[in-house]
Amino acid sequence: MTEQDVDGVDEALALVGPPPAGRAASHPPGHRDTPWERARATAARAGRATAARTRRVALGQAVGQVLAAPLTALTDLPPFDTSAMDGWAVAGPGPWEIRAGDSVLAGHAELPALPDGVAVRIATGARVPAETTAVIRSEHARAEPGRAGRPCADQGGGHLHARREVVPGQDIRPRGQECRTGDELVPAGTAVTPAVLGLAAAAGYDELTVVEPPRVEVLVLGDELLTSGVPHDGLIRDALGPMLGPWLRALGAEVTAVRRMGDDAEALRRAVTGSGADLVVTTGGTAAGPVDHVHPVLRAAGADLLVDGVRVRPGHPMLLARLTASRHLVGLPGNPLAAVSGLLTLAEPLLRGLAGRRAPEPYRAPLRDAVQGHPDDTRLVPVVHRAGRVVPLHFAGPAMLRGLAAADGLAVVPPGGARPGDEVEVLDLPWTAFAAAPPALAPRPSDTPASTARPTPAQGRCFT
Ligand SMILES: Nc1nc2c(c(=O)[nH]1)N[C@H]1C(S)=C(S)[C@@H](COP(=O)(O)OP(=O)(O)OC[C@H]3O[C@@H](n4cnc5c(N)ncnc54)[C@H](O)[C@@H]3O)O[C@H]1N2
Ligand code: MOO
Repeated sequence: MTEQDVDGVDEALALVGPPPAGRAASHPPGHRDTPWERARATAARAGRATAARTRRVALGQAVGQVLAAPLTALTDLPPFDTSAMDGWAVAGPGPWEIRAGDSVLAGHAELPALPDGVAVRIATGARVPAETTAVIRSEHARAEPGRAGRPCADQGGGHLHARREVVPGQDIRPRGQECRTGDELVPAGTAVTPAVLGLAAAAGYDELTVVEPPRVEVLVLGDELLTSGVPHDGLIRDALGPMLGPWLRALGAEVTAVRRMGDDAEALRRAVTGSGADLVVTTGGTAAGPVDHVHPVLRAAGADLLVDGVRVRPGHPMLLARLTASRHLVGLPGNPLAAVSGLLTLAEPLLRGLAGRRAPEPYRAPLRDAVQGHPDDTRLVPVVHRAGRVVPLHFAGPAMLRGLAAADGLAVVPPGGARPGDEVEVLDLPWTAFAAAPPALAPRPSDTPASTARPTPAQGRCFT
């Protein structure tokens, strides 16, 4: 690192030398140094191609999991014509004769059809009697007592007068307004949020079919790693063990173990081949140093290298291997920010596929400051969102976590770099709230009533 290079940029931009002798020859051509976008697509495809395990769980247990099947309505919603307001159900033109004693409450059995010229008291959420023309809110009606001595008009007959024009259908939520039985409410791959739970309950579900979270085992390699205390005598703290477990969980994985392995090729081979996890994540040992055992172990295990090196900085030695038809291994480089780069480039799309989750809509944001680029490789740079732009952070070298710890996401800087104002893709960190409105919730043109259409109370612009 140069004296000026406190951010680690020189190191992040370092060009790769020729591949170490003997390694390139052992892999088929075309696998090495995959472009960043293609590496992500390969990982996502590998995840999707692996059959997911599913299970049925009670609604209360489903939050945070992923729907294995579309949520289709088991009922019309509302299931019956419903009053949207407390007031009066009326039939035909007014004034209406108030039917003594009758009043319709939510949850009660259906009343007989309302004869023309009659009004009955009705509560919000109550089933509207057949032949009802409209519901009039209490504050928009005047009840005239029928006989002297009766305290309340609605208890003793009398007549109801509307204080304003009554539009047929007003304040009635028609059966099926939100959905019909069998309509798809949300697709498979949707994460079960509290809102999805509420919708599922409303639509008649007691249980949901969800994808079992993929099981992930983390193997932290390196004899130089301490698990406690301050670095000393050439030893450093393991920064990845504490970080990867919760990060992988945030990506929807069930982390079965985080094991510290040292630099022992045979122990690594046994751990990799003996693991029952859907995904083994290793850290360190991906390069070609004397104790970098990941490649030789994968060769010995007969693994198929789907991605072996990615044109991204930091993290270019990252790899993805298929161990068996249903088990994969992601090799993260040892430098901590390089490991995060590998996590987002390979592990995140793979896990998304394994967990049956849909890909988030990619989004771009303008850069506030210029970012120096690598001539050939993509760069992932920690950024924060500020006033609609993203600001690159300092201390973003491959071995540094200081920038990342303050970041909202990683900006994807194309080869050659980016200037202030250039729009770059941003990968949110799992704990960052959406900075941009999720496009899936933005209204589509077909959702918006045409400006020429006259809204009526029962359709179009609906406030009830
Ligand atoms: N001759 C070359 N050497 C290296 C190249 C290269 O292209 N040619 N690439 C460099 C890059 S870039 C990276 S990244 C690393 C990747 O190396 P490994 O994956 O083999 O990782 P290690 O050598 O085991 O460790 C690298 C570095 O990271 C520290 N480390 C490892 N694990 C942890 C941990 N759990 N917590 C904190 N720090 C960790 C380790 O002590 C090393 O300092 O290779 C370069 N070399
Ligand atoms: O710089 Mo390395 O790129 O740490 O992966």
